[in-house]
Amino acid sequence: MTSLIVILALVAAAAGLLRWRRPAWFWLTFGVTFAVLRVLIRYGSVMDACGLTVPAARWRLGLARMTNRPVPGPRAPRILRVRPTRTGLVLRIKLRPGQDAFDVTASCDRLRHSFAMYGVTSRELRSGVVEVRMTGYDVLKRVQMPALTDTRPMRVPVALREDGSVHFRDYRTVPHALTLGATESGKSVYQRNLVASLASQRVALVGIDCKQGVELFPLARRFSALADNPDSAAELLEALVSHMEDVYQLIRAEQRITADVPDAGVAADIWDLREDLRPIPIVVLVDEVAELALFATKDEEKRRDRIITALARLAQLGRAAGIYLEICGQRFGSELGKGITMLRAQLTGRTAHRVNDESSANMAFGDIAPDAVLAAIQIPTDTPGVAVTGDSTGGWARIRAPHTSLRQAVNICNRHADLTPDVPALAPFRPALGAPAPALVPAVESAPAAA
Ligand SMILES: Nc1ncnc2c1ncn2[C@@H]1O[C@H](COP(=O)(O)OP(=O)(O)OP(=O)(O)O)[C@@H](O)[C@H]1O
Repeated sequence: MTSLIVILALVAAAAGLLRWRRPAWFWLTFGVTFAVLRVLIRYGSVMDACGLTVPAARWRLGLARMTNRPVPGPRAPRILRVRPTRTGLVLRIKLRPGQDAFDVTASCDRLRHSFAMYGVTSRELRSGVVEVRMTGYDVLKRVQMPALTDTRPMRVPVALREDGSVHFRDYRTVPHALTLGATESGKSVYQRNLVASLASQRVALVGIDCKQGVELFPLARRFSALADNPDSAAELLEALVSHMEDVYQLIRAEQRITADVPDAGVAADIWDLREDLRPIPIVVLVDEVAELALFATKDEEKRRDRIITALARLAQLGRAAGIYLEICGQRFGSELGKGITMLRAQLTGRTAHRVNDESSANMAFGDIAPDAVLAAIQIPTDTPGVAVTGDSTGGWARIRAPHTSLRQAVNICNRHADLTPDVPALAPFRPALGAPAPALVPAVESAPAAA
């Protein structure tokens, strides 16, 4: 009883000392400082316990023997830099001779327990230098993006990674991407975040929303072209292909290759053109892609072939013309017919939200990062928005986009409506803006009213 009273008194004294009602930033700074100190104080012993030390160099042992000093102990990787972050800290360490980056990666779980952190990940920065990222709590539970991110043209933040870093969608390095996920897994919210992040950039947004336009049409003010059914999607994609051919002609005309033009002056894509000549880059967002590939009649089959051919041509040739594909769906495999796997092979960026079976995860990662397949099927149903993302380098990470409601995305798109460019080739598909059409009341009484 006495000890309980003493503990309560101590807690009360500490609370009074620290004045319990401090702002959130105070507790955040306090927590991060505490975590940094804990890691630095325990660094040597933890690295030793995790098998990440090497014996002292022979010359040190010899010197100690000659000078009659204590024998030097094992040596842990040298800390090059400690950077506290909002979610934990980042250590940059220099490996000792005989160690490799895989040793650190293999010990991440042990380091996590020893340093009492929520998550520890590592990656090799260059030969002998490894970055160890530690997070103090589950950053994917309630995603809060940092206020300032390194946004650049055609590179936008879309989600947070589990190591606390920001996940960017960089169209210049990964031009086309595929996002898969079961129903209610968070694909639309991910795509909404993408639109909201791109809205403030100099880019034309083109949308094909096979859910009758419910996801993308509310964002119409920031879209240069929209299609809500497979017929208009086929025409829109063909218009994009002819726009792409025009852009190629422009690049060709600007190359002006003669014997005396230096190499640096030869344009190979729109980014090499002078700014006043450069066509606007276009991001094409396709929601529920499988709807475009399904058919029941001969005519629908012809339309499907036109759509898949146009998409495959855009995926193959679009990058240089500044046309980038962002394809979203529940499944995207060979069962959707010919041309699908060829198209999928062109989609470098892969993101899989929760999937119901291994074959769906394989459609995203089977051909690029087999480890990620297991991670994708382990995503629990109660965390919509959590996804596994990878690219053709074989690396992957768990991410979650911030929860952006449709209203928030609409507000952002409306705010940037003046940035919506006119692309003459896509003029027939420009969404008509005006008073909303009266909602159709469904015949079935129990059905919900149209959105
Ligand atoms: N990042 C997120 N954080 C929190 N909740 C999320 C997140 N992403 C999605 N959700 C929630 O999960 C639910 C389903 O999301 P969403 O509509 O994006 O799924 P979907 O995969 O597009 O589903 P469907 O294929 O049926 O349209 C929504 O209620 C949404 O609020």
